Order: sequence, then C-alpha cells, then structure tokens
Amino acid sequence: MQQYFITGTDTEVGKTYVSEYLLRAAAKVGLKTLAYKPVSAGCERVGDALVNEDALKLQRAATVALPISQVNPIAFAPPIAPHIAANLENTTIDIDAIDGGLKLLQQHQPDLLLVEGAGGWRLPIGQGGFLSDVVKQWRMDVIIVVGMRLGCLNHALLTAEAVRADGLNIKGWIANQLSADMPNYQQNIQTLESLLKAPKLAEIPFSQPNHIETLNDLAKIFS
Ligand SMILES: Nc1ncnc2c1ncn2[C@@H]1O[C@H](COP(=O)(O)OP(=O)(O)OP(=O)(O)O)[C@@H](O)[C@H]1O
Ligand SMILES: C[C@H](N)[C@H](N)CCCCCC(=O)O
Ligand SMILES: [Mg+2]
Repeated sequence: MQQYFITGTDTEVGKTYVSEYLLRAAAKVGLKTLAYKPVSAGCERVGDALVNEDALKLQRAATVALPISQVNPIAFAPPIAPHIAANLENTTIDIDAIDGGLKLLQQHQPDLLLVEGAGGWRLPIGQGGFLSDVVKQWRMDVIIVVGMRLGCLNHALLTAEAVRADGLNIKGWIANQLSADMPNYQQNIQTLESLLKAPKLAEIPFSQPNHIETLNDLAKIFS
C-alpha cells in the first residue's frame, strides 16, 4: 500500500484539485484507491450531517466507495481555522479520531491512500498540537503541492524545511498552475527545482483536468 500525505504551500493552492488528479491517474492504471480528509472546515449542513466539498470530491475520485463520514470524520461548518471552529462549538479536535479514521480506511487495503491536510503543513489543531504531529506519528511520506503564484518560493521552501525538520520524507512536489499566465512561470519552476532538493513529480496545467500527459506523469509516481 502506498500512502501519501498531501500538503500545500497554503490553503486554496490546489491540494484537492491535485489529489483528484492523482486519484484519476492511479485509477487509470488500475489501482484501488482511497482518500481521507481527516479534518475539514467549511461545510454545508445536509440533514444531520456536515458535508465538506473537498471530502465529496475525494470520495467521488476514489475507486472504493465510502460513506462521507469515513472520508471526513471531523467537520466544522465555518470556513475558518479548524481549531477555532472547534473552540466556537466548545469542542476539541480528537487526535484519536483522526488516527482511528485512517486505520479504518487502511482496512480496505487500497493500493493508494491519499490523505489531504487542511491549510498548510503546520496546521494547528488545538491544545498546542498540529496536524503535522499526527503525520509524524504515521511516518507518512509527504507530497507538497506548490500553488504557482507570487510568494510560492518562500512558502514552498519553508514547507519543505519544516517537513524535513519533522523527520519525514518528501516524495516530491507538484507545481499547480493556479492561473493561465503566471509571470515568469519557468523561472519560478527553475528556482524551485534548484532549491527544493526534492523531485518535481509533475506540473498540473490550469483548467485542464484530464490532460493526458499530466495523467501519465502522475501515474509514474505509483509505479
Ligand atoms: N490547476 C488548476 N486549474 C484550475 N483551477 C484550479 C487548479 N488548481 C486549483 N484550482 C481551483 O482553485 C481553487 C482552490 O483549489 P483547492 O480547493 O484544490 O485548494 P486546496 O489547497 O485544497 O484548499 P483547502 O486548503 O481549502 O483544502 C478551487 O476552486 C480549484 O478548483
Ligand atoms: C477554510 C479553508 N479553506 C480551509 N478548509 C482551512 C484553512 C485553515 C488555515 C489555517 C491557517 O493556517 O491559518
Ligand atoms: Mg482542499
């Protein structure tokens, strides 16, 4: 079973977009896939349940059908930092629930299991803890999604530094084109290639969710 934690240079940089792409690429080469979004903030209330858009997208892109409550066990309604949302509800984020949720998914024995974080690498989860502490316990390899926009160089380098300081392996980074025409895109890619000291796994084009070469590049990650 290959398992990767998908982090990003920030919130809204394309972690979900790239995770869906990775799941489609893996499915295309016949892999059994699952995805997990342990903690979400920004949900719609559907009956008694809180449904997060990321979790829905991951649920639909995976090959194993799972109830949304298993894809995303900890969900908060407002689109804010999750530990603040928890605090507003007089509750806390339960690390055992995050860990138990992963174990439940692992029982399906997928070939590929992706775990999407929330926000960036050092996401606080309350009581002085961080989501990265849980990933450390799991000893999971990390994939960094770099949202290609001004400021991404600093964010990408700091993220890689923090992941390594936590003793985890960076499987690689993925450049995600958040716009059709980032100024000096190639120079930014070259800067990341020379400074990140981790493999560039792929470049995801802007608004082309089924680009064949990109799907092929992503599938190579799992071979
Ligand atoms: N390559 C791309 N082409 C077109 N749109 C994109 C691309 N990457 C991301 N987007 C869009 O940018 C927005 C943010 O992407 P996404 O939701 O994947 O970010 P995220 O890092 O998962 O955010 P969060 O921290 O909320 O989980 C979405 O509307 C998504 O559809
Ligand atoms: C609401 C947003 N889209 C994410 N779900 C949560 C992002 C939390 C970021 C916390 C922070 O680092 O400031
Ligand atoms: Mg997301």
